[in-house]
Amino acid sequence: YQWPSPLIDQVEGLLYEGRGEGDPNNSLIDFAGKLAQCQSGSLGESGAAEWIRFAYHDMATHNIEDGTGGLDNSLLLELDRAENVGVGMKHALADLSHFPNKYLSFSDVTAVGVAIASAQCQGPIVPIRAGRRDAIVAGPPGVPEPQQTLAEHTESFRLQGFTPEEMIALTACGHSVGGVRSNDFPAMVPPAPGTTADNFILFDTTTALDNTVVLQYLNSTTKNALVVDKNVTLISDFRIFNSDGNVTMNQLADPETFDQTCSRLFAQMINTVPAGVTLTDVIEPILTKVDGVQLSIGYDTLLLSASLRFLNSSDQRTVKILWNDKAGGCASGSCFNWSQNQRDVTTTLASRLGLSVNKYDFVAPINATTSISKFWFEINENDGSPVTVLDNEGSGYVITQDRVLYVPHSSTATSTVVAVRNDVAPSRVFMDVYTRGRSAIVNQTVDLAPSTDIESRVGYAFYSLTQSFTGVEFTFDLHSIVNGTTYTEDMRDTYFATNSPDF
Ligand code: HEM
Repeated sequence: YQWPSPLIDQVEGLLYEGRGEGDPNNSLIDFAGKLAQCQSGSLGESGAAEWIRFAYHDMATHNIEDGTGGLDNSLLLELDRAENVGVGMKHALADLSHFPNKYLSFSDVTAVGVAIASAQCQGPIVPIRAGRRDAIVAGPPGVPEPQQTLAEHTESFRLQGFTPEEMIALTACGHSVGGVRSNDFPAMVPPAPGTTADNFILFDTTTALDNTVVLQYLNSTTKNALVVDKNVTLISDFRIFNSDGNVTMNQLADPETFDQTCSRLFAQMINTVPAGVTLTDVIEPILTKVDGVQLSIGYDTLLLSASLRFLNSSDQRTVKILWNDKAGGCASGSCFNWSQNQRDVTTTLASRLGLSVNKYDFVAPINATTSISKFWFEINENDGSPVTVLDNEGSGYVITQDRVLYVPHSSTATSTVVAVRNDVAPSRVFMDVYTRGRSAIVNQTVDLAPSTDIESRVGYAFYSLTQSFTGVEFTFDLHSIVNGTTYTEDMRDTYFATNSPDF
């Protein structure tokens, strides 16, 4: 692992790092924070259940015989099918769609969502791999529906890659959270008494992703509509759960077996991908990770923002950032700075792994003339142990160019400001934008024009754009063409935009 590794960095970040950090304005982009309460709605709706069902319906059309389908985001193109009915699908889509970007596919976000959902609901830890690719056309139908026969379900799960016992267990794991809605299945769940409002029958009496659904099925106290509904055509859980004479359900009555089985089968579910897609190794928490790197412009210097993240916290640790100028030394005589603050960004998943994830933030002034070529860190635990150098195995974190820079503190969600070195005028300054809509990812290229209201300073002229893209935030690659050479800032994120000119 080297800094930076965009795909791994991002998936790892969604798993182990919160992004809300207590700021309500960030709640839309705080992935784990969206499921802060496992069960949240007034009817007992569970965002976690919605995310898990969403993932299952996406993968359930996999066909092991020809290698098509799997967790590939084709669900986005199949939501109008009866087999994918449900307001929960729309909720999950709205939740998840803020997170894909140039490196992170929608289907990777969906996969991580299963791990977060399980962790937030006291369920098992689900290992995550990355590298899924999003389908651009719908696949054939085939998600199991309640009115189908046991034979049809067994064949459907076989095509998905599951044995008859795994069909029982995975269905029990999925149906340990959430329930059945009257709006979606009016034949099974009547509207709330005296109204036409949505009604909800939960699969079991606990919010947790635990084996209560199994125990209540075995001791006949279950209210699971897919077990006890009067219309026996629709009681598919009943047919599935007892299809092996309750052998599997009895095994799942042991909480540890339930957890281990659900962890394994959830992982198999999200790692079922179309033939030809290769997933990464399991993404483990990264010991020390650099994040939020942004070279930008201050009043009379460049400013380097970055944070260094640890998996354990310490009251006495001090962290220093050091850099080389463009010539490879330190001509200005001062090329280091201390961290400004430390913040706790631990997710539930991370804390369940015993981690205390925290970030040290830096905003270091950099001489604009001598600039910067790379940076690294020194860590002093102040406990008598030697100072450690974190330098990416010698190469440091390389800053590849300073010709075109995003200026987040002058930018907002609706306007982007960038700075361009003004020793040579660029022939073009433009962005390749990647916006996240609810149903589609939009790529477009837009040009920026010289700013009429920000004066040049420290050797940079300013360019700006008032944008009309939708979405809470978007990402973009920023380019300038100077004397025929293109300089690029890779994947900037409007998450950085603070609109705080008095930084
Ligand atoms: C034969 C197999 C299955 C059938 C017929 C089936 C059917 C259903 C039905 C009818 C609902 C109610 C949905 C609604 O009211 O919107 C539901 C909910 C749910 N299903 Fe399944 N299911 C099956 C297997 C699975 C599997 C394998 C998983 C995941 C591992 C899963 C996960 C869920 C979850 C989490 C919910 C709750 C959703 C919510 O509360 O919003 N299901 N299922």
